Amino acid sequence: MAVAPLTGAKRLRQLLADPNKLIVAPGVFDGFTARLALAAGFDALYMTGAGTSISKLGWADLGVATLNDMVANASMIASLNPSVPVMADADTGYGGPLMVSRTVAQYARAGIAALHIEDQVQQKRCGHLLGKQLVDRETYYARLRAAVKTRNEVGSDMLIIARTDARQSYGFGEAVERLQEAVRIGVDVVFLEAMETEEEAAKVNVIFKGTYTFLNMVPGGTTPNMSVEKAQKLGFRIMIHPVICFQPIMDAVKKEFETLKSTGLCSEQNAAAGVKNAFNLAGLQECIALDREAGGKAYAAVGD
Ligand SMILES: C[C@](O)(C(=O)O)[C@H](CC(=O)O)C(=O)O
Repeated sequence: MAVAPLTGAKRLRQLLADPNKLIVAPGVFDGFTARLALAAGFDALYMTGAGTSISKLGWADLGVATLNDMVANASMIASLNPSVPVMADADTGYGGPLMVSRTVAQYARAGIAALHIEDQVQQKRCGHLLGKQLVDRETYYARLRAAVKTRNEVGSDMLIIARTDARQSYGFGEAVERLQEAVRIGVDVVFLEAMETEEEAAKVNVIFKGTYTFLNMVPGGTTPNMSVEKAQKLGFRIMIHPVICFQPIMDAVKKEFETLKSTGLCSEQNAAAGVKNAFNLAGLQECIALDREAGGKAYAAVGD
């Protein structure tokens, strides 16, 4: 509920202006994970499409999520602390140039700092799964042209990130050429999805010197696991860890459910925590203070 001195997009541009800075953004997909990432003090957040698909729809990252699903989630996450930039997945842009234009306008209005548009077909999948199909170059470029034009026309500072998934089916050369044209079209950041070696990651930074480069770190995915230090050394400017919450949540919640099923009680640690930790994480005290300062009495007795 704080009043933000800068928009997320302006803040992201300010962070990128420091050539030595690598922006590390954990993947978040709901209010809970976003609050945890904000509390941990990250410079920026990344709204993952995969996580949005699983957490909001209960389905795997296969292009099931629509523009409405994505923009509603992104908008909620960006509203929690508008001065912390939220970069968001915009998949294929959800159709042709017209639909991409609508997507970009809606993300900009939602206060998103950056979005990425890719060149997979509508029946897309996580970039680290096999069998990806791509649209041809012209179809991809039309998506990007629509994105850049709309961003400029709505007067937003939001960064447009061009993502290509061409590495898997057409090779590194095709992926590079697609991104080179993307830069000519006017995108701000290049994202070569699913690079296969550290050498490729190094080359991307040489080839695209002068353009912000983006690294997607998916453990167990196609790209070798790299530390923040390594990514910085290679020259990347933005690094996302989109699925960082998945396994920890699954492990912890599964264990707790098993405890309840087998013993009839939740764990002692859970019982001792109560609900206040989670509510405080999600702004309980700020909400009480706001109400009190405005002269309200509704939450005076809630306690801390
Ligand atoms: C970055 C990504 O688009 C996402 O939705 O977070 C995914 C992550 C994943 O599913 O592993 C992607 O890389 O396609």
